[in-house]
Amino acid sequence: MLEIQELSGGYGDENIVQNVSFRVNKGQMLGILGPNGSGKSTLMKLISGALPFRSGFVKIDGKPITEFGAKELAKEMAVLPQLHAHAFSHTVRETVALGRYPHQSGWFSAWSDEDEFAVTEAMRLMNISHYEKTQIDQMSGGEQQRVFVAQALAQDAPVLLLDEPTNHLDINHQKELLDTIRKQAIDKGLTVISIFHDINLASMYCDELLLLDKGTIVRMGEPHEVVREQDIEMVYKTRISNHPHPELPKPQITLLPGVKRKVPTMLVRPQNFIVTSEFVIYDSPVPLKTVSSAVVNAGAGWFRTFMNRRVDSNYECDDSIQEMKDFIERKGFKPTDTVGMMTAVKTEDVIIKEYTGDFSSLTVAVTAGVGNAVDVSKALDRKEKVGTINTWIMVNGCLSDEAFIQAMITATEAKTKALHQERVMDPLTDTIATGTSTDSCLVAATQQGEYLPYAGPVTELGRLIGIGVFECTVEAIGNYRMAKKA
Ligand SMILES: Nc1ncnc2c1ncn2[C@@H]1O[C@H](COP(=O)(O)OP(=O)(O)OP(=O)(O)O)[C@@H](O)[C@H]1O
Repeated sequence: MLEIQELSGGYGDENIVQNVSFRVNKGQMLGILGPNGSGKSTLMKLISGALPFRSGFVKIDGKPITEFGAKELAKEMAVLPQLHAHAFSHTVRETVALGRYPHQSGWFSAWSDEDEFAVTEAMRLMNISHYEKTQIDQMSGGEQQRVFVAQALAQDAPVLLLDEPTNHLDINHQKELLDTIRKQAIDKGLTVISIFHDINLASMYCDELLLLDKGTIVRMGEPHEVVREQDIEMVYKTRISNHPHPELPKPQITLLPGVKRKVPTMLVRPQNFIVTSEFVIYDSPVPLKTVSSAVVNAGAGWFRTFMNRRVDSNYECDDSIQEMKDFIERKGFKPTDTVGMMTAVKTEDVIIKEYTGDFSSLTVAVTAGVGNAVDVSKALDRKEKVGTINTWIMVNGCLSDEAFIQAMITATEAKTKALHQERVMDPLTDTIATGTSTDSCLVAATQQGEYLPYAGPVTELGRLIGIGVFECTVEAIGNYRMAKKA
């Protein structure tokens, strides 16, 4: 275990690092974050003993580092510095072998099997074995970086201090290196402290993070406690947005540019929708922020083209997503920029209406096939049948994430009310249906104009979504029933 208590120190008379205290247990990885010049490297130098500290202490397993001899300390602590001085050109193997010096009594005189194994293993872990005879000054920056990490690993010390280990590395090598270090920390019980410039990588790989500013700790804790918009924005003096990692409970950040791209001011209007016997299309001049349960590009994203395509009621396809993407492409649109839905009802029966409020307006578009109506409160086994209500709500405004979710809820409630009024029955249960088994909903917003934080019925936006989806669904059901009769 590494324990740092009230550590202060710097260069000359100036204290760069002030009163820093923390501890890192075996098998744990601590990431140090902070802007340029915040004292990260200085803190590392104080911990490693490269720079004498003015006050406080650093202890490894309870023993102050000042009580270790230089070689003894190197057996306990391996350091990857930020800049690597290599006055003489060595081969990769020779460079990695330098990491073994604390374990030897005389230079290369007592080269043991253990030394040989450590060097070979470190080269294997860093995937540089095939370069072993290459001169280090003939390698790229990223390849050299892996050699120096291998040198630190070959040292076989229980404490590993890394100053920007992913410097110069491409994304795959960043991942490989940090996977390896993390695995080493767990398997060998290493204590790892690493400086990061990439907040997202630090959040992904570290158990705890320490945010440094002007030589003092601003915040320390698990990634969710440190990667917070307010603290990061204050310390780094830049706008960011915080969002969840898609697979891990580790917060990630996105930089928000200072210079906004010029986008033409635009409004979604019903007259810009194109309705043919094949599809309903809205092709926007600018990407709209979208949340949907579509067939193609479901989920959240920014998209320009919105397609509700008519398919035959016997439509069956093993890979309907790919088939739909091919269709979108055949029609001259980009599958990467299109949200695509399917319906078996006549697309000409779509109801598209505009609803205007003080904030601006929204457009609702609904196709409603209710041959497959379902009362969702009765959990019965069902065969999948064609019949779908596709609901689009396109808002001229700037929606919060919360508003997107509330818009979906409001729209669903309004759709269910429409089915209730129209007495659409679930044929299996003979009760009033709440929807169909394959309904899709889409909420898209221009993200221009008024900021609309909420979209529940207590807001004007929510009320317009409610009335709009209700009216359009009622009319779309009417159209569907007329078409069935005809
Ligand atoms: N050898 C030195 N002599 C005098 N001052 C130094 C020395 N090294 C660093 N400093 C100063 O100490 C402060 C902290 O530097 P340090 O290198 O610790 O920051 P850092 O957080 O690691 O920055 P970066 O992200 O740019 O690597 C800076 O103001 C720097 O100018």
